Amino acid sequence: MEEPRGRSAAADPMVSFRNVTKSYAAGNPAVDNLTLDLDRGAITVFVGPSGCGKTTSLRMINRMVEPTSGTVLVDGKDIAGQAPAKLRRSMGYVLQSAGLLPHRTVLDNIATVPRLNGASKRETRVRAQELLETVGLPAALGSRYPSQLSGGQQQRVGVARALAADPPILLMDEPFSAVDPVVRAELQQELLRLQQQLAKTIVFVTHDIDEATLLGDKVAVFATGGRLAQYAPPEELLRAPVDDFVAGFVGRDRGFRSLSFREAGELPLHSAATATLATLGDAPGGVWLLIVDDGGAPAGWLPPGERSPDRLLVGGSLFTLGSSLRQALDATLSSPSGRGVAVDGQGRVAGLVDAEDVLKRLEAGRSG
Ligand SMILES: Nc1ncnc2c1ncn2[C@@H]1O[C@H](COP(=O)(O)OP(=O)(O)OP(=O)(O)O)[C@@H](O)[C@H]1O
Repeated sequence: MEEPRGRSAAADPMVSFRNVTKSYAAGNPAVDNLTLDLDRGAITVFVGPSGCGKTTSLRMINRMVEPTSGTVLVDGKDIAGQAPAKLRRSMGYVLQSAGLLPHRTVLDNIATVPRLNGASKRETRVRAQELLETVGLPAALGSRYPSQLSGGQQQRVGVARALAADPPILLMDEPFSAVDPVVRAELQQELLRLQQQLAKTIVFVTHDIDEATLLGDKVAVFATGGRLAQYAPPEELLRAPVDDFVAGFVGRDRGFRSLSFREAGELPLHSAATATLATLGDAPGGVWLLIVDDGGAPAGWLPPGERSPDRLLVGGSLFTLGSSLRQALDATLSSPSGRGVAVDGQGRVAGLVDAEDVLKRLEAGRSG
């Protein structure tokens, strides 16, 4: 049975740091006494300002960096006794610059690790073709060289290559930070979609708190000096930062951001005056009228006193029952009538939501 995201068995972590310290030179450690369990099948994000030890921590998982003291366990086993090359092949690794080999085609790049693991050429090419599709790239790109791809396409190939040997763990070090914001948003959504299918244990490094809260089932906030400041699911981080450093890092607008994580299930639903265009003549005149189609889906609003179909006001986002408080607030703010339209799972009008009620819920959440 599939575990819901973020609820993997905490008692059986995939990666554990036990009192891990790394000092490159005498003096300030890059990572200071890190103890942390990373959930199996979940995305854990390491976030924090530049130089706080995120990359160093990530690289201690595949022994690209050796701890000065402490233990790193993968799947319950101390990695200090494991051969680094073999360990690395059991983990996908995606870097900021996709790090593709320039003189090899896209397909050959993707096939690199499976070939090293001894898979046949034919087998790996078939798998590489499948992976191109998995990461949303057309098959025709397979015969191109990396320089003939856009930055976003190169990152997708980087992800495909990391997935090629089907490793249980993916290490991703600022994988999307070199592409423009639009492509970055696409890549983030793509990663979430992929993760729903693949349920890998992903460790993702970023210095962008928005990316961290979007992608992470849990987020580890590192502070300068390689100290772990807080480790929590995103909603908890936004709602209850443990200290001023974390509060400052997650930002002032965190209350609004945290709405995205709050379910709005208990919001009161107000009744709506509705009509179809065919029954418009029988509708009351002095109220905002919500026009619905024959299937009961919202089509637009008519202001009080306006009953001509030409005056239909369309637009405004919808609030799907059971979704977030943020979606409810967006629906109320974008609705021409001032009340947001709530729809059920089939897209039929279920009632109206009121901004006042959303704000009351928000206040209740703060004091609770
Ligand atoms: N190979 C190295 N030799 C010496 N010092 C290093 C080395 N790698 C990293 N450091 C130092 O260790 C500290 C942590 O670096 P690390 O790259 O882990 O931080 P980071 O949080 O990933 O930073 P960024 O977001 O800038 O990538 C920094 O002070 C850095 O200068």
